[in-house]
Amino acid sequence: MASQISDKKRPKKTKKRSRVESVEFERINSLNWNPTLTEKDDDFSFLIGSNELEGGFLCLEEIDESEYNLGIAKSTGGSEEKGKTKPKKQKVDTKNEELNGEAKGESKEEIEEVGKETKQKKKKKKKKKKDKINKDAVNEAEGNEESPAVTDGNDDQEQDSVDETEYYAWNELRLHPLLMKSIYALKFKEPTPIQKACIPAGAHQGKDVVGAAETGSGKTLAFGLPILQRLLEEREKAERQLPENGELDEKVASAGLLRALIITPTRELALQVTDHLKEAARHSNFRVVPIVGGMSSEKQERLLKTRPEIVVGTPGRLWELMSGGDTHLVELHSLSFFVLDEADRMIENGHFHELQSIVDMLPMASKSTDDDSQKSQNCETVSSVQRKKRQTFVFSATIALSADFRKKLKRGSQKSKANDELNSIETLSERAGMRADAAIIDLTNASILANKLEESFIDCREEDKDGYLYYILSVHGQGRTIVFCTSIAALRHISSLLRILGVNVWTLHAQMQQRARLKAIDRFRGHEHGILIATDVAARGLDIPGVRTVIHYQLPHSAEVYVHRSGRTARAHSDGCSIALITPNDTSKFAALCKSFSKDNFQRFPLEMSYMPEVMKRLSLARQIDKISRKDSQDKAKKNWLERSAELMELDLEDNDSEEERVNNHKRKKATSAQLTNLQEVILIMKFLILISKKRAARCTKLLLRAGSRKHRTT
Ligand SMILES: Nc1ncnc2c1ncn2[C@@H]1O[C@H](COP(=O)(O)OP(=O)(O)OP(=O)(O)O)[C@@H](O)[C@H]1O
Repeated sequence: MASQISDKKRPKKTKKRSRVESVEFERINSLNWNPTLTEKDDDFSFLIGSNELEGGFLCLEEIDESEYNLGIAKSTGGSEEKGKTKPKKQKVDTKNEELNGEAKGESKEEIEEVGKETKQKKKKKKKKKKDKINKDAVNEAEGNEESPAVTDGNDDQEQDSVDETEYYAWNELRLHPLLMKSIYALKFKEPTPIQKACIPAGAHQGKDVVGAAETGSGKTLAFGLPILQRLLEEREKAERQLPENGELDEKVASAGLLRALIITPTRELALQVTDHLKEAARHSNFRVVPIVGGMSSEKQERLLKTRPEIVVGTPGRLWELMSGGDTHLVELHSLSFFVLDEADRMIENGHFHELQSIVDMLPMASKSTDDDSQKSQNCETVSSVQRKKRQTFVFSATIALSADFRKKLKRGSQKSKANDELNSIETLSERAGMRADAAIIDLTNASILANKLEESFIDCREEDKDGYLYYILSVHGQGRTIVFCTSIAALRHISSLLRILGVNVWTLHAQMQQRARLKAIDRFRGHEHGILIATDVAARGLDIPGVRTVIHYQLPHSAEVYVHRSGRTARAHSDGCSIALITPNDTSKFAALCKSFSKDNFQRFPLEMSYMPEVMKRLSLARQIDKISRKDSQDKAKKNWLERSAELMELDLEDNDSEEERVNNHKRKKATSAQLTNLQEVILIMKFLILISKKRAARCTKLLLRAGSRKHRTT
């Protein structure tokens, strides 16, 4: 569908061929991994930085939970006039456009600095698409109550003109003008195919939806927009039905019942979905709150006291608060939308039981009588619209529903199979009250991986892997890059080597504290050329714009994880490249991978081999430094352990070393430290001498992309 739409926008065939070629050339050139630096630029300067983010060592206070805090919504009555269906030019608010996580974690000064730049650019009327951080972002970073989680819709001072006709592809979806206002601000010119398919079913037909589409295809708004659309319609309907004395209007607007519960498998994803929905809801006054583990329960309870309409959470913390009797979360009679995002992941270890308990708390259609709902004091002001049947949305990139279940949903059979005959997603969907006429929208058959993803591999020996990784990061590593490992040990190994080599990397793995994980993501998101070394904790759902390269340092254990990892790049309408490092040990795994996608179009990643000797030399030095540092820290750890154990047992440690031994030890230490300094100096000098010409290396990348675009043209 997307291709049909974009076809309309393509230049007419009558245009000269040279124009088409230059567009293609521009596309290739616009990719971040093409060199924009001149040769006199320092190849590595942007990569040098601190190692402050090594997992788990980050100060707890560094993550500001107020980033996710919310002010209580100001009631505007939501009575903004509906727009006319005919497109016309009008001014809309873009002040808050593209507000994303980039501002988080930055200092106020940094944010204000960027804010100034943005204003200057606006003055010059450059319509470049780039990340903007603005005044609201400052508020959010400071945790002000006026944070843009909800706005009063009066922020019209700074306006850019928006040509509505550019957004004509949204017309048929008949979204509320307040939602369209957010879409203009986000500059989403057209709905993605999954949005196009899900919005009519979810928003206008009130159906349950099972949605599956490739990674990065816009699934969050595919369920988010229907929820917001229906909430807005309900609110307007309720307002029309109420007497016009003003008081009741306010009650309806601030009735504060839980209307939508969205469950995601990971904390990061919950926060990301929250941000995304906040952006879509920014003109509608609905409150969206994340409830996730790893943050203070008390703070989250306080957030729930603001009675948000939409809660996005992970099963563990949600269940903890629900079973603890949190009043907002247990008043589920008012729930109109229940969403399972990344449903397949949900059923993996550790989530299923809590999720099942939550699902079992949902009132079933037969139980949710008026009597039940009247038990709640909060229901007094709620119109009957809020007791309508709940809609269930189940979304995933790789959903696998049995043919039987699909048939059953299609047939509308009320007869349920024994639960143990159903696979778990089906069990959950059924238990959650998925209705028989659910719309099944499965766009995964055509391609599970993004269309614009170029998949490539490098054949290498195990011992050369680090060298190739370093080569890719330093020569081709423009734009953001994520390097995936299957083990934390490998992650630590390569992050340590790369840091010695002056490459600034952030790490993300399951053993890190939640705050450190979020901080790493924020920092990575905030750096145009950031490098994140991650385990599969980051494989799913992580949505960071501008990730141009995904490197599989170690192949994942399943094709599904490969799909999710690679899906971190080529998101929405962007290009991206995935590179798998394949050693002889990986060949059978790799063959299976190729087979499962019936893909023989994995391309060999083009390398400029003449640079490898230099790369390997530096790597060998880095390995020596790493070895010495490790030995040093192991010795220190051993000594500390001995001292601690002696202290515990109240023993005195005897210093048996003779004077001569002590002197020798001291000399050894001094020599080691001098050796380390020397090696580090050599590595620094080599950094400036290394003759890696980005231009030549980039030619290789161009070849890969050209081959890729030829492939797209022929398919
Ligand atoms: N209509 C649109 N046009 C352009 N970009 C969009 C559109 N809808 C969503 N996006 C952007 O696309 C990116 C991916 O969206 P989203 O995270 O919802 O994908 P997803 O399908 O849930 O991915 P995953 O399966 O990996 O979680 C986001 O950055 C989002 O802002």
